[in-house]
Amino acid sequence: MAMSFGFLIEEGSPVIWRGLMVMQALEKLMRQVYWDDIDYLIVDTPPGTGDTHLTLIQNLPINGVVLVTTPQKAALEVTKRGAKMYKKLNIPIIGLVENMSTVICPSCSTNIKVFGSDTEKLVKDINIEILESFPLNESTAEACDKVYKCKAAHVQIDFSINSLRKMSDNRILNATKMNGIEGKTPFLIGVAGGTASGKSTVCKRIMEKLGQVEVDSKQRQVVCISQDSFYRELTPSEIARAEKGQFNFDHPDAFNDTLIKDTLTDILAGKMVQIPIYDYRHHSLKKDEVLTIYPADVVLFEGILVFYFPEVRKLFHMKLFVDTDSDTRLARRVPRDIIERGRDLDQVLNQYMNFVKPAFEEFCSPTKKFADVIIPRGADNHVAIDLIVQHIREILTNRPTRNSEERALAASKLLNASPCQSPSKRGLVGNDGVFKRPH
Ligand SMILES: Nc1ncnc2c1ncn2[C@@H]1O[C@H](COP(=O)(O)OP(=O)(O)O)[C@@H](O)[C@H]1O
Ligand SMILES: O=c1ccn([C@@H]2O[C@H](COP(=O)(O)O)[C@@H](O)[C@H]2O)c(=O)[nH]1
Repeated sequence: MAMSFGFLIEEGSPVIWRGLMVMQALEKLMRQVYWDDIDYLIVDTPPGTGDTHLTLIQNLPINGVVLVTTPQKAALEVTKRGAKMYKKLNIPIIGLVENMSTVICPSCSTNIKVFGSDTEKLVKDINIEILESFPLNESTAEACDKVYKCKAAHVQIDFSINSLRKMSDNRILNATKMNGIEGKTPFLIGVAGGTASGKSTVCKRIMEKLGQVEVDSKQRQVVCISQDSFYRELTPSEIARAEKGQFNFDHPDAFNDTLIKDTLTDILAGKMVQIPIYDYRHHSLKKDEVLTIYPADVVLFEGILVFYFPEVRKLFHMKLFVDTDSDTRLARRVPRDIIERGRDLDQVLNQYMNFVKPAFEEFCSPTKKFADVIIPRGADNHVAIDLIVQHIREILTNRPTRNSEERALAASKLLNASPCQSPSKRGLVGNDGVFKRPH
């Protein structure tokens, strides 16, 4: 498949765009083209180190970059600058393709180096290899000029397939690394807060803004898991008490914290996991039903006591606390429990006064101090959510360079920063749709 903005404009008409429009066009090409189930996505970029390259790096999981240059000094200079930029941003360079390396004399077949041999010096300097060298060839030039839409494409495809074959021997294309990041170790975000504070809604908004809701569960870059899946099995007498609203579901003992720790540890190891599904109406885990969580880049784990257990708490790379006032939470919980969880009003209020409120004060509220970022008003706090989404996008491109403390610091800096960002940053926030993970 091939797609270009050139296909969408009238033949011969110029494209007169400012940088921001180029970036919008790129967004459309990345997210609004039906790419089907492709093995490789090759993006042909302009030379240099401009907004186009940065937009791509910030928005796509990139296995690696192929540099293409002619051997002229000016072209090599631009290529060198590009190579340095990719290295700085941790994008692996697969290698370099040299075009017009030589000219073959049609009468005596002598191979003439018209532009010198500085390409070899460049690849040595930046420590990469030359993947292919193509002579300036009459038939290629002719194909490009005359029948570029079919024959040149044919030449290009031959070249690409040969190079891809070579590259597939190359460990960069086979690696799980994206933008130089180990793709299978997710960034784990804990989301705590009182009952009905809006934890699930905040996670949902984050997923929506990252375009993850519509994505098939196997392909999601960001997934969300609820701590409620880890309520422990109750004994028959505990179930009887629960049915009368007399069981304390807000106490840490109600959870299987060992299973939480083991599951999150497996997730961090890049494994696929299966988690139980909780049935609030029957206060029990659904029999013979589990939810499969496929490896993702970012995992959100939300629940009232996700920061309570020290062994679990230390697994998070970033901790968010949704801080919504108690009256609002109670006003939300009452209809939710009656409509969605099959309770009656008395039961909800008794449970709230006897267990939910005291347990919140004793076990949940004190964990706010562990949070890196506190989100007042939950999902209504669009600024905080946009900043978190922006931070997650940065994580997707910058993971290897940061440890957990630096990330937390970056997150809090981000939330203290002015929401006014550079146009390119502003363009990133709120963009729907994220590319499929190629592994
Ligand atoms: N900002 C909000 N405005 C109005 N209703 C909300 C808001 N956030 C959450 N809710 C509603 O409150 C209830 C509890 O929200 P939820 O996100 O499930 O909280 P939690 O996951 O913290 O228990 C849900 O019915 C949800 O639709
Ligand atoms: O069987 C159950 C299990 C849990 N609860 C209540 O649920 C909340 C936690 O879920 P949130 O979505 O964070 O509100 C907790 O306060 C428990 O009291 C329940 O009532 N019955």
